[in-house]
Amino acid sequence: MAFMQALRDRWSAADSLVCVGLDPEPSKFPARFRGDDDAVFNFCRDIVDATARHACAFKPQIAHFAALGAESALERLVAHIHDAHPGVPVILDAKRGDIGSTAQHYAAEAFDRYAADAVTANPYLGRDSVQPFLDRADRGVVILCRTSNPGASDLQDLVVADGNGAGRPLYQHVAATIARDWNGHGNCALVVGATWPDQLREVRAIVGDMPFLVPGVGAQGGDVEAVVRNARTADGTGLMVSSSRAILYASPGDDFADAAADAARTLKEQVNRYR
Ligand SMILES: O=C(O)c1cc(=O)[nH]c(=O)n1[C@@H]1O[C@H](COP(=O)(O)O)[C@@H](O)[C@H]1O
Repeated sequence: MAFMQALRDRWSAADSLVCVGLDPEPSKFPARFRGDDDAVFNFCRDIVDATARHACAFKPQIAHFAALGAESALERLVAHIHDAHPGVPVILDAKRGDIGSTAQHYAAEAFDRYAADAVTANPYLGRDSVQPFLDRADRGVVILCRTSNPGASDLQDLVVADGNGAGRPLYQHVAATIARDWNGHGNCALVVGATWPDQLREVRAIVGDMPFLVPGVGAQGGDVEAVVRNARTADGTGLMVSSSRAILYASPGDDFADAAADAARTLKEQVNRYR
């Protein structure tokens, strides 16, 4: 099933707008994983199985696997999600962007090697760099718009001409361009950080019902109420509110999976309070 339809179905079936981020850091794993040669897979699988009922999506972050040489764990983890939790889409967080001939390989990596339903992409190189992802109409392309980090304003806020003799910040231009020109297959979503509630409201006004991936709640301190009030769509959906560390490492002990499930459920309930 196409990513956008799967996401809409999952929002409704799980009554959840929470995306569980999978950012494995072995130094934060509970003691029971010490000496386990397959700790990255086993830890992430336990988290997935504990949190799936509260998740509208899972988002593995590729550098957290690749830096450990754990690409095989990532492949098996995505396969496990598809097998054990069908209907929960997987967004590979890779933030790819390169000239078209290379981007084709990034698209094959995300969608064919890892079997992700969607991938994050960086628009800085322009449309042709994202085209190989856009062409996969059944997969989602989640494009950076206004990122959650403190340096987001360094470039994303620079005022650029909007073509009508006026100016607006680059992130608004990115949002408008993607909504108008890049979304022919209806498979685009935007990354807008939870740490920027005003910008969430502005971008929502520009792009209509396009889904947002919203990282930055939990460890980065974003305000859930402000996120939901400013960025939900008219039907009370439109968001993948993503949290990684606050769910994964909710407890350092043997109860880590139950603690992760509690953290995901609590975030789901918080989000649902303001939908
Ligand atoms: O694309 C992303 O997922 C992303 C975009 C962004 O603007 N900010 C951001 O934090 N992320 C990712 O979201 C996750 C946030 O992790 P926590 O802060 O632990 O919830 C990390 O994997 C980041 O790489």
